Amino acid sequence: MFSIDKIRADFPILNREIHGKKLVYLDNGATSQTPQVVIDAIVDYYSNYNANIHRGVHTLSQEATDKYEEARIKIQKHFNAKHSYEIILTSGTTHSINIVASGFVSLLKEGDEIIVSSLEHHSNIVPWQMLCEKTGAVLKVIPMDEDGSLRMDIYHELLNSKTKLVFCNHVSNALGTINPIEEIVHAAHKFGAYVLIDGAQAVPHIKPDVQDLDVDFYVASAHKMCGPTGVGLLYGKEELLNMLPPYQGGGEMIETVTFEKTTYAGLPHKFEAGTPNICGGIAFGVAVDYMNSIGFDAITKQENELLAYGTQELEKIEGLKIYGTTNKTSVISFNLEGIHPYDVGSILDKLGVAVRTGHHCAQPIMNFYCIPGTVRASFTFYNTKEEVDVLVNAVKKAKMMLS
Ligand SMILES: Cc1ncc(COP(=O)(O)O)c(CN[C@@H]2CONC2=O)c1O
Repeated sequence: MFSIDKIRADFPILNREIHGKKLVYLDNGATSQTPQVVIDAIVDYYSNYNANIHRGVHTLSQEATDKYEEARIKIQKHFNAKHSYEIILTSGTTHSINIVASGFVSLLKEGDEIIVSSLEHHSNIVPWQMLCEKTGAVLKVIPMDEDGSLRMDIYHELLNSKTKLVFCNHVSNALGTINPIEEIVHAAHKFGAYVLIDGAQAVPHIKPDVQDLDVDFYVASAHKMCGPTGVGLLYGKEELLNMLPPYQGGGEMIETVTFEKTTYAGLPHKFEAGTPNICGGIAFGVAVDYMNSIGFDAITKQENELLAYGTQELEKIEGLKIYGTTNKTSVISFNLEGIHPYDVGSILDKLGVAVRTGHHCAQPIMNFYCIPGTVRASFTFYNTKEEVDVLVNAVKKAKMMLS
């Protein structure tokens, strides 16, 4: 049974006051808050079994290794990967994307084509531009529409025999747009292209099934789904991860090292050089358990109610424009006519309301709308309608003060 009061009690930070006002945290798109059970897991690790993992001869190391690998299996099952070794634990989405991008440097040639969507976060644009610079591959872009959806008709036109890679986010961080991943993957596979999906903004809201999506790579960060910062995942189909060269050299990722030749470890360790974020990985597994204990159906219901109510109430404010009105998650990106988003965000902060303003590392979207940025309110399952009311009243106050 979904009890908002019980859920909010799980998050100590929600009791914070900001400038003497009760915190209304609506920047969940940037990072979600951390439930007590995840905080406790972090304290438990450093209090009771902190040790370096793999190959340890002593009990603490074995305990830490067991917990870390248990977390990997939890994450595997959550994303329905076929094998646990298809889950590479990284420092987050950006790191995961760069592992794949660097891996393709030796696999692409002059004239190959890469398709990227215009809704991407910079972390799913820049690594591919760097890849094109190194290989002579050509970047093609799927344009967007006024409602924040992708021009899928043009996507299908862009695909051809030279297309090798397609990159798209599952959900846009700036607008909340939910992209048609099945269609994107199916069409790309017809031309033999591999698809990487950036799930950073999807994982707080849905439970992606990587086998059902038939996606080749799927990346996300733990801090988007009630986990700690500094840890995330790269899912890859076994045969593709085996095809890619290691990303970093060092300990853990080797079988044998001689000055004549070094052989590399198999999956997942080939891509996990050095001491990983052991505690972060374990806490990521606890966050996965927590999100599943709430249940994604209940999460979706709560968030859709907040989205509908917030949209309804904000649209009543004259001069307020909402960007991205297509099928989306609980994100409302908006501006007040004639007022810079940064100024609105600053006033909201003074009133205890935490939102994000600016280009959201999605400058191509802002360029499409010819705006410097937006005010982004991103809701999640622990937010309430009362908090939406506080947001709306704060926006009205900001408009009055700044007009
Ligand atoms: C769609 C998307 N991809 C990649 C990233 C990068 O994730 P890491 O920083 O964990 O590597 C983000 C971060 N989201 C930004 C961060 O702040 N606000 C946002 O919308 C994102 O939203």
